[in-house]
Order: sequence, then C-alpha cells, then structure tokens
Amino acid sequence: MKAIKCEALTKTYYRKKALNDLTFSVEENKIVGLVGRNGAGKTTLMKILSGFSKAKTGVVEVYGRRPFNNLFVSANTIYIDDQMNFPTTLMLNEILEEGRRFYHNWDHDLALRLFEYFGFHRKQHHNELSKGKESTFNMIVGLASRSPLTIFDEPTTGMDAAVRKDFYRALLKDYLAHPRTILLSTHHLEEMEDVLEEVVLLHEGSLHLHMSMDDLKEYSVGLSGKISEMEPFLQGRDVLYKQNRAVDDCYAVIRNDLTGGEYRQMQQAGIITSPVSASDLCVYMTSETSGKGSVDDVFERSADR
Ligand SMILES: Nc1ncnc2c1ncn2[C@@H]1O[C@H](COP(=O)(O)OP(=O)(O)OP(=O)(O)O)[C@@H](O)[C@H]1O
Repeated sequence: MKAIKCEALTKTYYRKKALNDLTFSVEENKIVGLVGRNGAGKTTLMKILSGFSKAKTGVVEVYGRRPFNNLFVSANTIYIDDQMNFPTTLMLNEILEEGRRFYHNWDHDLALRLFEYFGFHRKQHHNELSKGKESTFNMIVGLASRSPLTIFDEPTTGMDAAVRKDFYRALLKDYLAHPRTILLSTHHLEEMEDVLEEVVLLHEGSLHLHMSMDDLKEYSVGLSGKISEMEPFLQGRDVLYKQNRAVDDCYAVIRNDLTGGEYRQMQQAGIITSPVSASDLCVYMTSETSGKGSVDDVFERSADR
C-alpha cells in the first residue's frame, strides 16, 4: 500500500507557486529524505501531508485518504518541526503523558529512556529549553509516537554534531525494529546517506528526482581536467553541472553511463574521474541558473566600485 500519493499537486500563496504540479508516491515502511534548496517547497508539502494545510489543485492521499481535516490521518501521522508549541503550563513529563494518551502506538518506555539519556528533567518546561534541546525533545516525541507516518521537518535544527549523530542512530535503530513510513526533510543529506532509503529532491515546488539512495550514489560521476580535453567528452552528454575552476581547468558532473572504453580514453586524455556524493549531486542539480554567478561575484563587484 502507498503511504503517500501526490498527483499534480499545486499550492499557491498569493501568486507564488510553492508546489507546482508535484507527482510522486512513497510505499509503506520506507525512510525517505526530502531535500531541496531553501524555499523549494518541503515544509509546504509536509504540512499538506499532515493535514494542516490544503492544496489548491491536484490529489494528495495519505494511506488512501485525503489528509485535510481527516481524523484517521491525524491519528496516524505526526509532524515534528522546530516550531512546535506545547502548552506552557505542562512540564516535559506531562507532555510525554499527553503523547501516550493520544498516539495509539506510543512507546512510553522508549520516551523515558531517551528523555533520561539526553539529560532532561521532568519538571522543565518546553519554552525554557535551548534551541538544540527543544529539537531533541521534539525528536523524542516523534520517535516515541511510532506513528505509521512520521514526518520530521528539519529535525536537527540547533542540535550539536554529537546529538545529531545520536539522533540518526536512534532513528535507524527504532525504524529497523518498528518499520513505519518516515519522511524527513534535511539540509544535512551528507550525514544521512546511511540512514535514508530513498531521496525526493524538490526544486522550485516541482519534483526534480525521486530514487533510492543506492541509485543516487551511482547516478553521476565527476570529471576534472583541461577544458580543451574535456569538451569532446561532454558533447552530447547529460551534463548535470559544470564549473570552470581556473583559466584552462574545469570540473563537470555527468550521468554515470560511461563505457569501459570511454573511461580509458578519458584517462589517456588526463581527465580525472571521481565519485559524486548524493548530497553534492543534489546541490549541483539545483544550483542557481539565473545568471547571477557565484557569491564571489558579489564581492568582486563591490571592490570595483
Ligand atoms: N505562509 C506563507 N505565505 C506566503 N508564502 C509562503 C508561506 N509559506 C511558504 N511560502 C512560500 O512558499 C515557498 C516554499 O516555502 P517552504 O517553506 O515550503 O520551503 P522549504 O523548502 O521548506 O524551505 P526551507 O528549506 O527554507 O525551510 C517559498 O517561496 C515561501 O516563501
């Protein structure tokens, strides 16, 4: 069964299309990374899936039901972000108790063990926590809920590197023991490559790519060498990214469909091939193409004045 199904989904804010003709689906019990540049539409999509907001046109289904104002979807979905507001009168242990009352799969023992491991005190209040601690507490709620669809929107905001590592490990361990569908947006794809099974890349509200993490890692290859030597190899190919690095030196990323013979020809021409990480590939594929150049140009222009 599909946990998520979107068909031609569009959401507009005033005249701006936050989601534009978005079609993709996610099978049950997958752990999926949602990535894209700032403003790509990740939060908008997650809020629609959680039933908090309504699409303008298109179809969206969570476990076969339209999520907006739907009790079944609310009971089977949790949305965790860094702006969660819990009642300020409740202490942290009371918030966990509320979680136990609401979420039918809630694992209170797990919640309490994580609570203790991360050094929380029962009588603290959510609005008194530091940013990183707030995210850590929210993460505990998200994991302990064991919701069939668990949505984490940038869950590691403010967490230090050690806590982020603990989070990825806890997420993976709990997911393996209790499979469910987890959709997680992140700007730290490089840290999550071993956790995620699939990646959905959004760009300007549209689907740019949806594939398994294994395929994504193999999808492209980096080439560096002299421009004059590279040009013949790049002609007619799917060039995903290209940057001139020095007067006669260039780096390009192409689809990884080279034959053994082509690899040998490149070596003979002095072109160096290298793997491209999934995270770098996503950045390259969605890099600005509006002719604004790089941030270096901003400083060069101001020096010219
Ligand atoms: N409430 C709103 N009112 C008006 N425009 C909005 C609103 N929420 C989002 N947008 C716009 O919709 C687009 C997508 O925003 P969204 O927050 O979904 O992106 P995102 O991928 O989550 O970005 P980030 O990585 O920065 O969190 C942006 O252009 C944003 O300005």
